[in-house]
Amino acid sequence: MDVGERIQELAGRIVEWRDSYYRGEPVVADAEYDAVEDELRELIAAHPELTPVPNPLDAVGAPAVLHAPIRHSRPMLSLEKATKPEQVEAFFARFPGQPVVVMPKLDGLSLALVYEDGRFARAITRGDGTTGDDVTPLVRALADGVPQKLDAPGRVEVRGEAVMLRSTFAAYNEAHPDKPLINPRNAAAGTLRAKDPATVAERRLQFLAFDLQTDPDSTESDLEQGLQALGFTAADMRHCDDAAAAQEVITAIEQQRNDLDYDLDGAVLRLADRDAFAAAGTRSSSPRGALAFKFAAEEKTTILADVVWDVGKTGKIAPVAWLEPVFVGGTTVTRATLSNQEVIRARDVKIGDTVLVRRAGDVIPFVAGVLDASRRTGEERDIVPPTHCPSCNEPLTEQGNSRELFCTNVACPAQTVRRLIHWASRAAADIDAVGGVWIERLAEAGILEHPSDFYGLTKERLLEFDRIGEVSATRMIESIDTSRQVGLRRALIGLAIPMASEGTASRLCRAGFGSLEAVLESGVDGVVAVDDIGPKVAASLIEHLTRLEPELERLRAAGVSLDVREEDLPPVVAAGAPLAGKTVVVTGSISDPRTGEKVARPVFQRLCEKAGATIASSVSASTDMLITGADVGAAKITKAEKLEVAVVDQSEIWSQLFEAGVTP
Ligand SMILES: NC(=O)c1ccc[n+]([C@@H]2O[C@H](COP(=O)([O-])OP(=O)(O)OC[C@H]3O[C@@H](n4cnc5c(N)ncnc54)[C@H](O)[C@@H]3O)[C@@H](O)[C@H]2O)c1
Ligand SMILES: [Zn+2]
Repeated sequence: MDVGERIQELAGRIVEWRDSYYRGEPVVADAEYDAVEDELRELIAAHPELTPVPNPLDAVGAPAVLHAPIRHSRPMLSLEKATKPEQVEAFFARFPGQPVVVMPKLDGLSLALVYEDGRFARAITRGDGTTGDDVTPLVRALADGVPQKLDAPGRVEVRGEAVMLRSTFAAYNEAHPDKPLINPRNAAAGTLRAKDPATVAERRLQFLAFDLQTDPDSTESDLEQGLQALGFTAADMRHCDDAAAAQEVITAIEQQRNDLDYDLDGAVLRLADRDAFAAAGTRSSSPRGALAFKFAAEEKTTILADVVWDVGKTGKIAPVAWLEPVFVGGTTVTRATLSNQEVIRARDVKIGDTVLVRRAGDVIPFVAGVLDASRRTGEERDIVPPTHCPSCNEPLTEQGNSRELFCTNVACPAQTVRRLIHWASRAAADIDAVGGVWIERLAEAGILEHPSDFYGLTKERLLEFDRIGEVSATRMIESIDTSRQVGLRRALIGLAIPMASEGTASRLCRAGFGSLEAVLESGVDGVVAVDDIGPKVAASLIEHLTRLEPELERLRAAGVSLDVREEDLPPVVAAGAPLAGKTVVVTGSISDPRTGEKVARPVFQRLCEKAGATIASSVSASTDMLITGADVGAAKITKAEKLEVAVVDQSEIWSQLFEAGVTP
C-alpha cells in the first residue's frame, strides 16, 4: 500500500470510529483510536501534498445526529496534545511572562451553559464544534454544579465538563448488574442522550467549569477567580510561572489520579488570563492558548483467551479472564476479573472476544465489556459456569441476584490453601518468608491444614523437601516464629471471616476487647454494641468464631498471641496534648529529626493521636492542619491553601511531640 492509500484508509477509519464513538457505541478503546490519529498526523506532516480533503484532523467531534440543534456563539474545539516535557517548554516559550494554570483533563463530555441576565437559559453539547444539541431539561434535572441563577448581567457562557463521578458509576453498576455501564465517560454521554430525564434519574452528573465568557466584559480577568465568583465549581486549577513548575503539577495530578472521584485522561495547560487566552486565537480545531498533556491509558482492548474459575478463601468461585497480554494502567495485564455469572451475561462476553480491559490504580483489572460484537467470527465460545467445584468436585450453590457460585465444602483443598496464604499475608500474620508456592506444597503434603499448623513446623521437617537449603529453611522458621505476635486485630483479619473487614477488626480493638476469646464470649449482643458494627457482621463473626474455637485453642497452645496489641488500642493521650481537638492529615515522607531515620506514616499518625489529634486521610473543609514531610505533591498543598487549612512542617510537630514526651 502506498502512502496516499494509507492516508485515505486511516482518514476513513477515523471518521467511522468517531461516528460510532459519538453515538455512544465505541468500537475501539481511546488508546487505539489515538494511535490511528497519531499515525495520520505524522504521515500528513511528512507528505503535506497528500492531505485528505476533508481532513478529519481539522474537524471536531462528529456530525452528530442532533435532536435540537443550536449554533455555538464560538466554536467548541478540541485540544492540541502533548506527551513530552519539551512540548510543555515550547508552550511556555510561546507566551513569555504569561501566567498559566494547570488542571486535570476531565474525562466526560463538554457542555456550554448559557445564562441570560442571571438566569440559566440553556445547556448545549459540543456536537461537531459548530452546532450542538440542546440538552437543557436533562442538565436541569440531572447535573450538580449548574446554578439556576447567577449574579451577573447580560450574557454569560460557562463551558466545562459534565462527568459521572466514579462513586455514582460504581453505585449504578452495583444496582443494575443486568445493564452495567461501560465507563464513566460513556455513561455521562449516554445520560445526556436520553429522551426523558426520568429514565436516567440515578445517573447524576457533576459539572466542573473550565472556561468563561461574559458580555459585557466582567472586571475579573483571572479565569478561576471569575468562575468561583459566579458560584461554579471550577476544575482544580493551579497557577504556574514556568515549565518546570507546570511539569511538577502535571506529575502530581497523574499521581493523584487514583484518589479522585472522577476519571481524567491528562492535564490541561491554559493561559490563566481570560483576555490573553482569547487574544491567542485558534487553529483549525484547537485553541492556541491551551495544551493537553496525555497520561497513560487506563483502558485497552485485547483478546479474551480463556476463562478460569478460581476458588477463593471463603469458597466463592469467581471467573477470572485470561487475556492476551496488554499494557494498560502502567503494567502488563494478563488476568482480569469478570465478577460473576450475571455480569458475564449482562456484558455478553464470550471466549475469543475482543474485550475492553480497565485498570485504574489499585483496583483489580476487570473486563468492562465487549466493544464491537460485529467483529465476531463465529469461533467464539460461551463462558460456561461450572456446576461442581474445580478443586474438590462438590456441587456448587448459587447465591444472590448476581448468582455468585460457592463451594460450601469446608474441607475443600483449594479453599484450605487460600486461607493459609491469607493467614500468612502482610495484613495478617505476615509470614513473609513462606510464599504461596511453599504453602501449596506443604498443604499438598498434608502438613499444613490450619493456620496453627505453621507453628508446628520445624527446620528438619522443611529440609526433607526438595530444593530447599539450610538458609531458607531457617528464615522460614524465624518468620513463622515472629508471627506469633500477630495479636487480636491481625489474627481476626487472618481468619478470613465472611463480612468481617479490616475495619471491623480495628473497631473491636478500640472498643476495648482484649482478646479473640473475649470477642467470642461477648456474643452477638456484645459485638453489635460496638459503633459501626451491624447485626449481620456480628452474627457472622460469632458464628465463625464458634466454629473456629478449637483452632483458637490450638493457636494459643502454639504460643500465638490473640490478645490486643498496644498499637491497636485507643491512644492514651499525653498530658498537655499539644494537638488536642485538631483534625490532621499527614502527607509526604516523615523522618525522626534526631536520627534522620524514616518513620512509617502509621507510626507517626499514632504519635499525633497520642498528642490528642484525630487523623483524617485527606484534606477537607473540616481539617485543621496538613502536616507535611519531605517530597509533598503540589496538589495537596494547593487544596489545603484553598480550604484555608494550616500547612505545618513536620519539624514543628516533632518539637511539640518531644516536649509532650511523645516519642516513637
Ligand atoms: N474510542 C474511539 O473510537 C474514539 C473516537 C473518537 C474520539 N475518541 C476519544 O475522544 C477524545 C478526543 O476527542 P476530543 O477532540 O473531543 O477531545 P480532546 O482530547 O481534544 O480534548 C478536548 C476536550 O477535553 C475536554 N476537557 C476536559 N477537561 C478539560 C479542561 N480542564 N480544559 C479544557 N478542556 C477539557 C473538553 O470537553 C474538550 O472538548 C480522545 O480521548 C479520543 O481518544 C475515541
Ligand atoms: Zn471445593
